[in-house]
Amino acid sequence: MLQHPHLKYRAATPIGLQGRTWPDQVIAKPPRWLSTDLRDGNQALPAPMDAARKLRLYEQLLAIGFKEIEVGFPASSQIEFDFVRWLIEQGRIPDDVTIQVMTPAREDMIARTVQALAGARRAIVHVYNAVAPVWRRVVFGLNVTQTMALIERHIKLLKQLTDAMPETDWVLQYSPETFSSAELPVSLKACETAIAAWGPGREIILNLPTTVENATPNVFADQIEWMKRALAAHPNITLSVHPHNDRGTGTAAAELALMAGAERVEGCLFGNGERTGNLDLVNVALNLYTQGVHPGLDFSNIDAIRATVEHCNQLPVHPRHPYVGELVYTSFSGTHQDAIKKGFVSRREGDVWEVPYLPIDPQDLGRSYEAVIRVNSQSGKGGMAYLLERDHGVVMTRERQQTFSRIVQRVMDVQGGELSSGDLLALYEREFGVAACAANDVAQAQWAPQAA
Ligand SMILES: CC(=O)SCCNC(=O)CCNC(=O)[C@H](O)C(C)(C)COP(=O)(O)OP(=O)(O)OC[C@H]1O[C@@H](n2cnc3c(N)ncnc32)[C@H](O)[C@@H]1OP(=O)(O)O
Ligand SMILES: CC(C)C(=O)C(=O)O
Repeated sequence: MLQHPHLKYRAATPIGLQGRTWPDQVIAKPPRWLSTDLRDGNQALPAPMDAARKLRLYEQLLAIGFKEIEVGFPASSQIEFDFVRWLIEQGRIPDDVTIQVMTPAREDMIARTVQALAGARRAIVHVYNAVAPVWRRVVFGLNVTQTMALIERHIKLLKQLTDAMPETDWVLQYSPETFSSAELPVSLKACETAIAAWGPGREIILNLPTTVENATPNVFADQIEWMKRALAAHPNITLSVHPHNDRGTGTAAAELALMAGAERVEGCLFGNGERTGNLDLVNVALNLYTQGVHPGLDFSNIDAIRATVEHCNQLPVHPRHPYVGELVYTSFSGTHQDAIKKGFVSRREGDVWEVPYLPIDPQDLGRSYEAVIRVNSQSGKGGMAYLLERDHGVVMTRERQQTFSRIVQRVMDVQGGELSSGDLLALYEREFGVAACAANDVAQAQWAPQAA
């Protein structure tokens, strides 16, 4: 690493928004959700989904309750084109669900995209082009005026093509790509150009991405509030955000953006997507839920959803991933276990959820309490007592708990790893029931764990 990174990397410029209101806002209702698992998620996979995997994930998204789903990039490949055709021709789009597809601002691709959507009841066509300085200079070789001309020409073409197909209710989504690293007046001009070319008064979603996250989330919130104010005079606009997670702050960026006035968020289940991923929609939805706001999405069986996503993406979900990871409701450490045990004991039917160290009731997501406490060398008496009582009906005095805890500690110090609840019972019986041996001898004993 460099001793002087400022010679190579530039800090993001703060917005300095005057009178910002977002810090005092509370998110009291869910946004409109757009799943881009089948597009942005898919384009980032080592092995993009075949039709069968796409269909399985699409059905899972419907079952969760998504009403807007970006189903692909039909001009990119035959699989993508055919998938969209198949959904439409086979009547697989419920009446309350709208599909969205993406196209770059290229004439041939816009035409092919519209062709893919023929016969849809309602469709969102998502047009994007980059507007940030580096992309203008390095990727497109266009100045700002030429960039605006590119937007105008392609959206007018889209309007012309879709006007000829009035049986579909067409919505334009325009994304000034790399919004987060573009000058705000340029992004605004790009959005206003898109609005004018599409036709004022027609439904349009302006989707503002942190294509590559490059600043702390408060900067993004300022950018969103700035745009919200600047676009206030335009009717029929939905302000949407599309965070990525390069700095690990995609969720924070989305939440602050909602506080700043965004009405819709795009992302993927469990944060799949380009590089470090798209915004994790499950994370934002369940964060809302733990604040007492129903997200309008159903994750009652989160493990089954994870299995589907892992199958379709052919990528694992990390054991520590928020809300869904295998270990996120498990505590090994003694003082945490003690507090959780006391939390469960003190709970009464109908109480507000207040179990220490558990921000959500695992049962609400279809998880059991089975794995909440697991024992290793970091555990204490409270956790062991909890497992023996819950699984085997063994109730210990406080003194017995202290003695047994020391025994377990010694075994774990010698053996390492973890003791299952069955192992714990066998050890307990050996010590106190079957053939008790002195606590001090245990470290030397050849303790053989039973199979879990
Ligand atoms: C931020 C995002 O996620 S945007 C979505 C990106 N998704 C994908 O790229 C997945 C699907 N993509 C594809 O299948 C292909 O890239 C295609 C079919 C779109 C294009 O393929 P190709 O014609 O071979 O071009 P290629 O992939 O090399 O892309 C680069 C070209 O696209 C241009 N381009 C990039 N973005 C855009 C855009 N939004 N609008 C118009 N042109 C664009 C580049 O300037 C470059 O043009 P040049 O060749 O004249 O220099
Ligand atoms: C919204 C589109 C252009 C996108 O995928 C991105 O910017 O990350």
